[in-house]
Amino acid sequence: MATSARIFIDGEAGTTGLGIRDRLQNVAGIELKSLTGDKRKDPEARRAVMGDVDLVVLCLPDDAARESVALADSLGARAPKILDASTAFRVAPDWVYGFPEMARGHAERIAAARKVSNPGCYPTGGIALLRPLVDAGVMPADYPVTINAVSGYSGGGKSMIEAHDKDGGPAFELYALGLAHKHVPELMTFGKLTRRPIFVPSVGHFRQGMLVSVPLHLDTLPGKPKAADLQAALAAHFAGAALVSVLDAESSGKLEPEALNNTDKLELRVFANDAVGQAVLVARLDNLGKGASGAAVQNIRLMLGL
Ligand SMILES: NC(=O)C1=CN([C@@H]2O[C@H](COP(=O)(O)OP(=O)(O)OC[C@H]3O[C@@H](n4cnc5c(N)ncnc54)[C@H](OP(=O)(O)O)[C@@H]3O)[C@@H](O)[C@H]2O)C=CC1
Ligand SMILES: CC(=O)N[C@@H](CCC(=O)OP(=O)(O)O)C(=O)O
Repeated sequence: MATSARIFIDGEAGTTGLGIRDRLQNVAGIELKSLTGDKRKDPEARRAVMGDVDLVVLCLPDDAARESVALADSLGARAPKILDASTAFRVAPDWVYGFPEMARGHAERIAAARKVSNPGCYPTGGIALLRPLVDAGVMPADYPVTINAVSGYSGGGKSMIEAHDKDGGPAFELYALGLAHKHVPELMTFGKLTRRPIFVPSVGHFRQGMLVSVPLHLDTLPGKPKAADLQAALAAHFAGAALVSVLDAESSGKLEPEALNNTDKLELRVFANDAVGQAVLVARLDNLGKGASGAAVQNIRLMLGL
């Protein structure tokens, strides 16, 4: 590898691409290659840049990401490493998926991979809440999980941002009520769930920030755990993680989605009423931070040994 690691962000002008570019300005040892104007979407120009970099980051719609991967693969021995922010390869068998704190040893798996799929924003919260409980045996893999979530409108990329900035957009809206959101496969695969969860996302008229929540009837879990048991399993899983915190639930019983905006942090809490045997697990993150560009930069650093 050259003195500076060379990176090309395909889709640099989009929401996630810009966020990655901004963050990489502060990382030493990187040289960014760019395409401008008409060349930005020209396959031959993109292939030529890919042949000249160590890593390509894809911040594109799924079809364009598939096209880019084919372009990179066609370079054979000169093919760069790839980090894909799209949904196209989230559960593909020859890709490593995820965020470094997802499982023990996962940072090393990301560092060693040629092709890494960055997680979706909602799955980052959902997997962080569920996988530690399944791994610890607190929640059976076939537990009937429901995941509710609300995102800021930047989660929908440039078109949704434009719609909200221009027309106001709906104040709040449930969506994916056909129960086939594109994030369900990765939530199942990497949340270690064998039963398909019910996933109910929503979007509010605020730019960025996200809450992902999972309601639980504690008496239906093996051994009827208390809230403290769930919190202990989460805390053990994320012990020592700089960007993931397991925190006590606010005594107000309230949580708003924007508090981590412009950070790459993820916060996890267990709200509960042990007297009635009920709990709600909640993840808070910036959909553009730990949910997208921040997670991508963590993975880029690992993949390039920076
Ligand atoms: N926004 C978010 O919170 C998250 C997004 N993601 C994923 O990241 C990816 C990018 O999303 P996001 O940044 O929000 O999307 P945007 O719509 O904001 O940006 C997409 C960019 O891709 C460019 N583009 C589209 N087609 C091509 C092509 N054929 N060749 C080159 N460039 C192309 C667009 O160009 P133009 O500027 O001309 O439109 C645009 O700049 C998506 O797959 C999304 O699902 C993942 C996690 C969170
Ligand atoms: C509010 C909104 O529309 N959010 C997007 C998810 C954003 C995200 O996580 O990106 P990926 O598509 O790359 O997974 C959605 O639900 O499709």
